Amino acid sequence: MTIILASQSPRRKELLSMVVSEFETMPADIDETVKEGIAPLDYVLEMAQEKAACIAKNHPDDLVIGSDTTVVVDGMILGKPVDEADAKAMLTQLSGTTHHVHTAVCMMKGSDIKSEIITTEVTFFDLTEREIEEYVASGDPMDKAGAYGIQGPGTLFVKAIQGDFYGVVGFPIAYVKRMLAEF
Ligand SMILES: Cc1cn([C@H]2C[C@H](O)[C@@H](COP(=O)(O)OP(=O)(O)OP(=O)(O)O)O2)c(=O)[nH]c1=O
Repeated sequence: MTIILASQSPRRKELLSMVVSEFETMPADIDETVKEGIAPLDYVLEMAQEKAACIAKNHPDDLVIGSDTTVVVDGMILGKPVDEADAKAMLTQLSGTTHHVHTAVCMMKGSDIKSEIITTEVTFFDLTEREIEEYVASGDPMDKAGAYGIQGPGTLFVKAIQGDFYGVVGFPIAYVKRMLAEF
């Protein structure tokens, strides 16, 4: 049996290598469009399951791991920004708020499926327009849900965090290790 990480994210790959010495990575190309009216937890779980299922269908004897990270503020789902204006709008919306970062992890081996959602609460300082503009100009927000990365300069926006740091980064590795042990 091979462990396959259904992801193109270098961060998820690096984090998984903390607990698994040998695994393969395969990008899962799925449609991440947010369906009208879908609840954030249903959305993040569905995305993680679809990523795992997309690879698992051709690898029924392997253990496939899919995951998805979504930022939720005032009930609104923030995915990855589509452009700089979108990134600015997201950071303006997150400024001075407490929001939630949900990361769903789905493990699939044949018909065996195990999923978990890890939620972390993050509070931002009030951000100035200049701070937002400089950060967006750095390019760091573009491949990240909610337009920030807590593991990089985006950490300077964070006043408080309650929950799992790596859940915010996109792969809650301590939980993943325990899920793997159960499989
Ligand atoms: C909030 C936050 C998100 N992120 C990242 C984690 C995820 O990679 C990304 C959200 O997009 P995802 O769709 O969860 O993942 P992805 O497209 O990067 O990778 P995959 O191939 O596995 O689908 O945002 C951070 O790196 N730091 C943060 O602080």
